[in-house]
Amino acid sequence: MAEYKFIGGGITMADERIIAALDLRTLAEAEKLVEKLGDSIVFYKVGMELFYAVGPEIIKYLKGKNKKIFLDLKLHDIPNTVAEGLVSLMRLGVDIFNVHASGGFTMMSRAAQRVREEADKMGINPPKLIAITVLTSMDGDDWDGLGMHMPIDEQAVRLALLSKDAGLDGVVASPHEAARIRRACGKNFMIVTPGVRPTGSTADDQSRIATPEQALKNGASQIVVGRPIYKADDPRKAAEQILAEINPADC
Ligand SMILES: O=C(O)c1cc(=O)[nH]c(=O)n1[C@@H]1O[C@H](COP(=O)(O)O)[C@@H](O)[C@H]1O
Repeated sequence: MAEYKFIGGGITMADERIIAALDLRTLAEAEKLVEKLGDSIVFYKVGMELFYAVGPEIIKYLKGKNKKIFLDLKLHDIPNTVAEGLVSLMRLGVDIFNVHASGGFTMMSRAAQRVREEADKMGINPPKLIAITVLTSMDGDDWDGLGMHMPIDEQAVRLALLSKDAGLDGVVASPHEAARIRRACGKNFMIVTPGVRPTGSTADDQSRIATPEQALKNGASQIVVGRPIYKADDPRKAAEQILAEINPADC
């Protein structure tokens, strides 16, 4: 999946395994960051903060720049509402979108079926539909507060298997659970892991974290990185350090 471009004697790498989160509030800030990151980042995640403020304009902008897009709105509602909501989002032309696995099997299978039907009608490949397992910010205390009896890692695997059975393409999970999910769900299942922190970065509000290299070794197909890139003094340098970390032989 890694793609390499040689520019002016130096090496710039674009690697679809890194998804940079655009957790910003305005189009201008997002554009500035995307410009700064240039061709070091090809995949962006647009979440609630930016999409609720800016709407489809951000998707149009990223598509115009030939970037890939993970639209992270984490739908969680009754089956019909989620399925039809996803159909509306498909019209934007995103590459990945998501629902909460805790919405249940019926919701997820209806959503997956509806997305495939609509993609057929539109004559496109369906966007990848993935499900949140257990949020990476949750620690043991948060978990106990929900009254859940299964350990977090077992619950994450259970939700991943449920998502797979419902016909989804993959899950969002913590790097801590990626290895078990990979073993349970097989090599073609997408495992997107946020909660990724390069060595030396602060955890912020994340709990179940790992370095980019460790997350990929654990079986993640893609990693999501937000603050360690967009809050860095030099975001491009931060992105390139992560690229170097995950492509050691090439640097
Ligand atoms: O769905 C997500 O992307 C997501 C799921 C999850 O369990 N944990 C999680 O952090 N995320 C998102 O991943 C990004 C992580 O951002 P940073 O903690 O700044 O790297 C944020 O945009 C979160 O909304």
